[in-house]
Amino acid sequence: MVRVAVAGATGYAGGELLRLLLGHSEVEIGALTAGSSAGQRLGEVHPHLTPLADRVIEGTTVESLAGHDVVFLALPHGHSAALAAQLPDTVTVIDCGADFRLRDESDWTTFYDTPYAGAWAYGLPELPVGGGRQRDALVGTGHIAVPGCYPTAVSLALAPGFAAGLLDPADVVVVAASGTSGAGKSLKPHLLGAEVMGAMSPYGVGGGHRHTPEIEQNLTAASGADGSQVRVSFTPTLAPMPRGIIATCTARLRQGASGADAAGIREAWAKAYADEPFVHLLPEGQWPSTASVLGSNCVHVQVTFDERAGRVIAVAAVDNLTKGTAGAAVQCMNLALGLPETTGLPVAGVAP
Ligand SMILES: NC(=O)C1=CN([C@@H]2O[C@H](COP(=O)(O)OP(=O)(O)OC[C@H]3O[C@@H](n4cnc5c(N)ncnc54)[C@H](OP(=O)(O)O)[C@@H]3O)[C@@H](O)[C@H]2O)C=CC1
Ligand SMILES: CC(=O)N[C@@H](CCC(=O)OP(=O)(O)O)C(=O)O
Repeated sequence: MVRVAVAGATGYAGGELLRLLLGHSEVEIGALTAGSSAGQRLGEVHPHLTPLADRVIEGTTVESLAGHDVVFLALPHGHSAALAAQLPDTVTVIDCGADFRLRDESDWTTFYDTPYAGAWAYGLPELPVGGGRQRDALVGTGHIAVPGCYPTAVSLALAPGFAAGLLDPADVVVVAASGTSGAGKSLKPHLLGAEVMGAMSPYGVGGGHRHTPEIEQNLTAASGADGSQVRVSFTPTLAPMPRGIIATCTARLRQGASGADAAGIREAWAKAYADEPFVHLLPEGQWPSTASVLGSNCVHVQVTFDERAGRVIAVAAVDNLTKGTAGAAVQCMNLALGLPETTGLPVAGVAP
């Protein structure tokens, strides 16, 4: 059995990790750690995790985390580097935070307010890179950075078009809506209950959202060696629902690209995801909905060509806490340890 610890067990991402790990046949759940809730029973914080209700939360220290095969870090940004540096090399560390996602230090400095920690293997297995998939970089690796939830949805929506050389890297526009759990459990000014209920509102408008460079990094990687740097205009929106992201992404066709018609576009997306267990291109005419991926590790994708506007429109839906964080983290653990990639991961959602 693989012995795992979860740091940040009382948070939304930590809770979802534990829900999935409880159903994982190869895992034994070890230490559960957090910050101010140390000493409480997990059942006081996550009553839905019935089998773990009596487990006591420990403080997050190197001592409490060492001695496990795998440590999941589901802590606020900026906490991972110091902890990871002190853990023995024998521990596989999977970070749900942003600390090790960006390869470009100046992007980090521009979008985050903590010192740059470096870059780990990026945990989006399905991303097409250099003629292969990002999963190749995850097999057997000891340190993995789990993607942000918006970058997962947006990158998987658009990557096939960049991998096939169909899309203009300078003309990409994304508007995505997220459920409120994306912001974590602590109170945030834009998340006051009375304002959030019954309203949708954009935030981080004008190119300032920290997921912008992460999306650009992924789509540039998908474009391959001949592709230019992809630039994205990204606007996130808060939606009055607990979970789910729907990303509506549009891009102009690249001038002179071969296969740049409705049939060629569909073929590129179908080919990209034909063998992916968690990414489903929906039948033509059916559009993704957050409700259909609730609690599942699946991403639903659809693509079409708006001929009048000359733009490709790709839409993806994910559960921000499952494929958007915890499901991806478990998928990465499976790859890192050489277990079947799909072990312990739900492919069916919860409906209605
Ligand atoms: N929510 C989401 O959809 C996504 C989240 N993530 C990432 O996952 C990580 C966790 O996010 P999320 O679960 O939403 O956040 P939450 O705010 O819900 O949870 C944060 C967790 O970290 C613990 N914590 C806070 N401060 C400290 C500290 N100083 N020392 C030790 N533990 C501490 C909290 O413990 P306590 O209860 O004691 O305060 C809690 O367990 C973040 O890095 C986030 O970026 C990634 C993708 C999507
Ligand atoms: C609704 C909401 O506030 N969402 C978060 C993103 C959640 C996520 O994926 O983010 P991490 O990069 O923190 O892992 C945000 O916009 O910052």
